[in-house]
Amino acid sequence: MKARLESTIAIIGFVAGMALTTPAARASTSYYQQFGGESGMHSLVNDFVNRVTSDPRIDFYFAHTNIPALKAALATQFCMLEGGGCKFDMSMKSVHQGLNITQAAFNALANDLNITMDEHDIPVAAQNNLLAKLAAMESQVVTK
Ligand code: HEM
Repeated sequence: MKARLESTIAIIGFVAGMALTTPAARASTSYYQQFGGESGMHSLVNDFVNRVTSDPRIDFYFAHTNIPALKAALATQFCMLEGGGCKFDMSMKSVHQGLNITQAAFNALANDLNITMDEHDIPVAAQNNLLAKLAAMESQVVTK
């Protein structure tokens, strides 16, 4: 009887362990952790915005932008999108209205993000998750 109880406990322990270590379980914990949490995300956004603002394909869009404020807003938005628990509800349509953003400019910015995420060794699933969420906002940002 004792042996049977012990083996039942061992099986439950094994199954629980499996559940916690499957890729799906780890992903659902939080993509934010895969971005390195708060410090990792700030570092990523810092390098991403630096890349964007020195990219001749799109740098002119940011000529009159308050860069530290943009970095702070993006870090909060990406934290919210990746399950880090931040609150962000700014309308992307109103923020980008009148900026005449083209499809090519949108693609260039996504490309800059891709390169920066690779440089930061962000796991591919987490990268794809963020890119998919940005792609879903395309129609609110691209107006030209
Ligand atoms: C899905 C893609 C994008 C997201 C999620 C996004 C997000 C943001 C955020 C959060 C802000 C800061 C708003 C604020 O604090 O006032 C911002 C501002 C800005 N974005 Fe984007 N953006 C995207 C695409 C683009 C693209 C493709 C361009 C141009 C190439 C662009 C150009 C700008 C500019 C110039 C500002 C500053 C506007 C100002 O100073 O009033 N954005 N964006």
